[in-house]
Amino acid sequence: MSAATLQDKGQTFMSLPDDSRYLRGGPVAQRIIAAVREDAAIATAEGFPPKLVSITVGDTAAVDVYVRNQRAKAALAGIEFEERRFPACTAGELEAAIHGLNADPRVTGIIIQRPVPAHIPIRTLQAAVHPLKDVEGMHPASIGNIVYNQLDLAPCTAAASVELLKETGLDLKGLEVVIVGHSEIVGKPIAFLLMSEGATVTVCHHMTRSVAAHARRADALFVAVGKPRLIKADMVKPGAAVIDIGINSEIGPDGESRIVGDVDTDSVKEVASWITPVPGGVGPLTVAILLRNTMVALSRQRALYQATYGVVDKLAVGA
Ligand SMILES: NC(=O)C1=CN([C@@H]2O[C@H](COP(=O)(O)OP(=O)(O)OC[C@H]3O[C@@H](n4cnc5c(N)ncnc54)[C@H](OP(=O)(O)O)[C@@H]3O)[C@@H](O)[C@H]2O)C=CC1
Ligand SMILES: Nc1nc(=O)c2c([nH]1)NC[C@@H]1CN(c3ccc(C(=O)N[C@@H](CCC(=O)O)C(=O)O)cc3)C=[N+]21
Repeated sequence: MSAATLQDKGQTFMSLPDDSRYLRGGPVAQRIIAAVREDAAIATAEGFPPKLVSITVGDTAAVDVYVRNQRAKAALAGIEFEERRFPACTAGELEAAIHGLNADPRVTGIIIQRPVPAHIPIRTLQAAVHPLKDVEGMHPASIGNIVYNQLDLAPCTAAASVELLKETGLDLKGLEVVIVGHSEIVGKPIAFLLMSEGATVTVCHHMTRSVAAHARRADALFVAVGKPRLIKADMVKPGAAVIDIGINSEIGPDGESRIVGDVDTDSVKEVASWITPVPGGVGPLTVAILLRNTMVALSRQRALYQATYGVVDKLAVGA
């Protein structure tokens, strides 16, 4: 299929019912999880069952949702999942726990849920995870790979967001992209992934003079800030693709707690050609990519195991 242009896709989609504007993560996630499930079954039969360990130190609504979905989707994919909670502990204790998991051959991947409490240096923890078990791509060595265009294991949310943009069929080469939010785990890696695809990227943050002025120029707008309804319709170019990464918990009109993104979806969907819903957009795909990354980590570990133990005849056994 040839890539659509913003204009022709935009006009076609603008005339369709609202629903067609939603870029849903579920179908893409299902495809990925089905493939992971096949790989995991083969690896398990060959004696290498994949296992993902989650470390939770802090406690936020977004982490709770993420961990709940990791557990559910890992079970679907045939990946063992273990959650370790450390409600009150020191950085040293956490590092020791991570070293233990690094050395445990039954553990394929380690994910440290963010945020962690202020007294714990998150970067030290991320650097303590062995790069071969770093399923989030947050170790300095892993995140460096995306600068070098080695993209097979990228930070999950960033990869999920870019994958959803690709679902639009837009040609990423030369596309004007604006990212609001520049965190290490979301905004910055999205910028690197999109630069690899040839997009022209602008990154906004809290010191940006006018987020609205930048956002209005964007063919594709990524938002990862953590503020409900930060992006309103008058900040979006007609026909744009809007990727809403925010996961915020708030009390709805019915008095129940609900999850909303960073974009005022109801008004923005009248202007945009594509918009990711929250829930149902980037979130489900993030979980699927975490599981896919776990299988990438497993195959790297198996390659190392094979290289180390595979060629017995070259060893001077008993000589
Ligand atoms: N769907 C998913 O899979 C995931 C969703 N999330 C969600 O995405 C959101 C962001 O997460 P994360 O990146 O970890 O958050 P951080 O708090 O680490 O980063 C937020 C970013 O937003 C910027 N920012 C703050 N206020 C403004 C503003 N008014 N205008 C422009 N930029 C601003 C900050 O800039 P500065 O640093 O300069 O202050 C910072 O770069 C959260 O809602 C989180 O729950 C996160 C990870 C995964
Ligand atoms: N090291 C680290 N990496 C992260 O990627 C990370 C993190 N820490 N801390 C918390 C945030 C938040 N996050 C979510 C991912 C998926 C859903 C998700 O599956 N959402 C679904 C389900 C919603 C529901 O079940 O209610 C949806 O949006 O449709 C939610 C939240 C990842 N984060």
